[in-house]
Amino acid sequence: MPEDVKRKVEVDYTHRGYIPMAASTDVNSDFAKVTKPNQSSSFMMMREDAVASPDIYLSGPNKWPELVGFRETLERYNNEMCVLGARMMRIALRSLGASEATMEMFMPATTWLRLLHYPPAPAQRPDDLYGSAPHTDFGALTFLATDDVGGLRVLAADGSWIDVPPRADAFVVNVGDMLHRMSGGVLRSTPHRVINETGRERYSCPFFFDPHVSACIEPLVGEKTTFPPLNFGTFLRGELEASYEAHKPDTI
Ligand SMILES: O=C(O)CCC(=O)C(=O)O
Ligand SMILES: [Fe+2]
Repeated sequence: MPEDVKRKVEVDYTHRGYIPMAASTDVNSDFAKVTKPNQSSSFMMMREDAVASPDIYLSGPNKWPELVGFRETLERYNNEMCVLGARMMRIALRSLGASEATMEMFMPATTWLRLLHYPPAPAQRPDDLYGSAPHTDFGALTFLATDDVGGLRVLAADGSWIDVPPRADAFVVNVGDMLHRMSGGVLRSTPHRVINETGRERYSCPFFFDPHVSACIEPLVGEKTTFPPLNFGTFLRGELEASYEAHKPDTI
């Protein structure tokens, strides 16, 4: 699809639509000094709300490109992933000894379905030029489907980056920062990054299942002092404003 057609549905403060190449820089990364923007372009679908309500951060309708069957296909995949996300979240919460009522934090959930394209990295790649710079996911659970190109690595406890070989029959499941906090640090939010050094185009499709923006995030059981209560919406706003031009207060 030509760039100018994609730009008709370019991402705005509701974070839905086309995210052009190099539109985000992970300046908040705790794992690397990141100055260069992520070398990817993508399409973002979030929860479908009738309107963008000023009282609910990141609410709004999705933005659809003029492409026959695109919306229907994504909506079908998204519906299935919302069901899977809720099931896995319930299991995670149960494993932490949290009450059933904790699930209310995810009603409705903040969901993000992203279709990502990473072009091949240049042959002379600067050390700090990433497809996706070292980061942790900021929500609760991520379900990542990728093609067979590879390039995803996770940070091991000893500081080395371990390759995550692609598998056609499985999702890579990541714990995000909010589930890390809710679990009191028992479930770790794993740092990861993408460098596409294969010379091939790489495609991936993460689905993020996160709390509602109004949720207060704190350890669900045990000692709470290490992770003071945090409002998910406020946290998200800080992250997105820091990383995306479309979220800077003077752009909105
Ligand atoms: O493309 C990938 O394999 C990872 C993407 C990712 O980490 C993210 O979107 O948060
Ligand atoms: Fe990620």
